[in-house]
Amino acid sequence: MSISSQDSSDHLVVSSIDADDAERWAVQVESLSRSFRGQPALSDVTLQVPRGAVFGLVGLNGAGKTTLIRHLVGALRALQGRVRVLGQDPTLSPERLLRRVGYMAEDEALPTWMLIEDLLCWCRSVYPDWSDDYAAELCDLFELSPRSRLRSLSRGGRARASLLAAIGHRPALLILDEPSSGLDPLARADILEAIIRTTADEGRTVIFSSHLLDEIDRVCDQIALIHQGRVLETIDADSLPQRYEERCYRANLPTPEVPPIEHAFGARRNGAEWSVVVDRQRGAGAEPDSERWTMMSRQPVTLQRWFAGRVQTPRADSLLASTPSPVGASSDAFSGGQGGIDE
Ligand SMILES: Nc1ncnc2c1ncn2[C@@H]1O[C@H](COP(=O)(O)OP(=O)(O)OP(=O)(O)O)[C@@H](O)[C@H]1O
Repeated sequence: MSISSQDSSDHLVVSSIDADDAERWAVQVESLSRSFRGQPALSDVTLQVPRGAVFGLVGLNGAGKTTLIRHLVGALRALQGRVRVLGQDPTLSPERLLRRVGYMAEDEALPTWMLIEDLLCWCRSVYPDWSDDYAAELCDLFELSPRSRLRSLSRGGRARASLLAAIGHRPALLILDEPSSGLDPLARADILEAIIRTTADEGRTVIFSSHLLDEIDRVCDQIALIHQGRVLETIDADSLPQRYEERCYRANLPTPEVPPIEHAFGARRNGAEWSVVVDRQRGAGAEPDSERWTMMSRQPVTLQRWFAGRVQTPRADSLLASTPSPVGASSDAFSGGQGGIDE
């Protein structure tokens, strides 16, 4: 990636970043690190989001997703590393950038004393490309009345208003930080996913952070898994089942050991049976000793299983190995603290 540093006196939108790169990538993050009070929240994060993609960010609570997003919208300055959004450093001339970006924050930041019509008026004044017709359409779709006061709306109603404010100017880049948290399942399926797909179909880019892996699975082209401030992996959603498979083995002899397979992770035990996720590219021929292990099944991995395996601590496998459970007992090695993850 060729992000080069920008002259501090240069406040132009076009930075010294390679013009082709800026055409190709909506977002480029290079070696971004961030700590709060000495505690790392992001460590050496590098990723690129292609223009026109729906890009999912997944990770456990506290993984660093919101901290990354706050760098993208210029709320945090990159102290270590570099960030470019639509070819621009988001902290230089942020008002110009934010006209082209729609952002729905995780925590509702709407001025609740406003009526919906006040909010629309405010958006119109901020976004030169704000479309009253489109906003009226969205109000109908979201069942929002212009005379409703934001304070009087349900949490889901405020989430819809927040989404309305984020998309009414048809931004080149839409960033949604856990937009589903206030929306009921129907609103998620009927409204949110439709908006995400429409945005991408129009060649615009969506970055979407969610704990709802089924939703990520349905809408995202690419997925980055962030864990403890690091990007563990970025993968095309379509290639996940080709790249990884879940294999189940039965232990033929009493053993506390995880099946020894290279390039496998995320071991889970259920009595004498073990399930592991295997990287098919790197561990294609890897099989454990057939005297000791019988393969019971192999199948393409699901997003949920890949995620759970990836965030499982290596310690979990060794803990399992040192505490054999009796036949028939179940022991799930997923000890990553899965708060909020649908599985
Ligand atoms: N302003 C801040 N001051 C201190 N610590 C912070 C601040 N912002 C984030 N952190 C810490 O940074 C880490 C990453 O938090 P972040 O909110 O980015 O995670 P997340 O992946 O968005 O989590 P969640 O899924 O729970 O929203 C956490 O340990 C959090 O406590």
